[in-house]
Amino acid sequence: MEKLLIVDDDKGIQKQLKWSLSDYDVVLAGDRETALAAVRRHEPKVITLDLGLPPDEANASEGLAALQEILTIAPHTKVIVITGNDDRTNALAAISAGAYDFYQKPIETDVINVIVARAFSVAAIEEENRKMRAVAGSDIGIIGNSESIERLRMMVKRIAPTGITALLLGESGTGKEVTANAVHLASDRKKKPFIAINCASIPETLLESELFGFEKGAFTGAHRTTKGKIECAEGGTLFLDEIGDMPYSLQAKLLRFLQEKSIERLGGRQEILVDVRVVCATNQNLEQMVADKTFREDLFYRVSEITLNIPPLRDRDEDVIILSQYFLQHYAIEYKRNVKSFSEDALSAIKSHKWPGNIRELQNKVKSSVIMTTGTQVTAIDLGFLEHQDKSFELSLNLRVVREQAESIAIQKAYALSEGNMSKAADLLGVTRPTLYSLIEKYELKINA
Ligand SMILES: Nc1ncnc2c1ncn2[C@@H]1O[C@H](COP(=O)(O)OP(=O)(O)OP(=O)(O)O)[C@@H](O)[C@H]1O
Repeated sequence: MEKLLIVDDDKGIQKQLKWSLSDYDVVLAGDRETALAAVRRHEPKVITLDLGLPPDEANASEGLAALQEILTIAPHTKVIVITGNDDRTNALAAISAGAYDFYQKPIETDVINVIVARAFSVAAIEEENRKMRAVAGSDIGIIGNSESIERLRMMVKRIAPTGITALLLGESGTGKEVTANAVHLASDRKKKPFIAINCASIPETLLESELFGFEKGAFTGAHRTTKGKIECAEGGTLFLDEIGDMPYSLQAKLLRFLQEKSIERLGGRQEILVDVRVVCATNQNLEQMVADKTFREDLFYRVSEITLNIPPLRDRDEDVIILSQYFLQHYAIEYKRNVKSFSEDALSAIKSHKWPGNIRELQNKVKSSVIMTTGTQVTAIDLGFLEHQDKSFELSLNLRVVREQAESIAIQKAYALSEGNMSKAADLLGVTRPTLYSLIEKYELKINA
């Protein structure tokens, strides 16, 4: 039941309103102070407020003061001001002070119910919109509302226009590339390319040509002159992921590029001027690598003009729900599924799960659940939180029951993992497609097969 605060000093009216608005969990207050305490304690989304409160029952000064204070501590609350039937002036003063609506006595049950219900639904829509705006995280794509992510977003926005070389530190899957891209999007380079290259995933021998490009005939197989990633990022941003894996032999060349803003293609003699902003990332201890002489000190200082730490997901619980909601919307659009939200049990399972630092586990779970669910809501089972299965599964000693339930879970899991592809799911389960269909029918699984 929704909490509704009724502020009125007249016990008779309190009673009448409470009775009329019996669909709500009503909290009563008779004066400004009690009303404010109730707002803090119960956080009602809707309040009815009589303007004639003690000690100024005959006028509206106390009611208007209460309105102002309520909106200061809870600005999104919908306050419906209740006035005497000839008190339009104060009603309008209350509206211009931020009240949502006004209602003139006498109380009519039908009418007040319509007004209050509409206030709750406007409050819910506005809340949803606020959440969506937070999910959109911003124009720069870093989702999250934890303090550390807010700080990261703020730093990204500050450094983006400066051209300073940032070093992003964080475990795998914590959002280093997302952050590098945010630096790009928040800069005036955003209309030019953002190019990411993972120094660890490209063999040492290829990395140089990949970055700097090559001239025709530079080596066997160099049939035509080819631009490297640096040139391709002209005007934009180059993200060098796993910079700690940059071979020592290439580090001097990279440093020259960073200092001189010019490059030479492999086999080339000509200096090519480039205008590229560089963002680097690593999860290695570069300072230790400098001490061990596996990373050049001059390069280290050049790439780490500013360092941004990206905290692992396990240290920012507040972001888990908002990221889940973001992924749900994202994959619902990508896979054209009419999935709108998480069920209550899904939300509590997400909240209580121990997430690792890497965001990908959360992302994959939400992705497969969006594909998996048959309704508009993702449930805990869709997310693969099997402990939310029917309790009889844990308790049953009947082997047939145990086997059937295990089979039905395995089918749902395979279906999720294969992203709804029945042939793949059948392969994973080691059965034929017709067998899979008959098992789905047998267990009455809600799968869009
Ligand atoms: N703050 C965030 N907002 C939205 N999506 C995020 C965020 N952080 C991470 N992700 C998502 O999580 C996944 C991993 O993020 P990303 O690739 O940026 O991490 P990474 O630290 O660069 O990983 P790796 O070290 O493995 O390269 C991506 O799919 C990304 O979209």
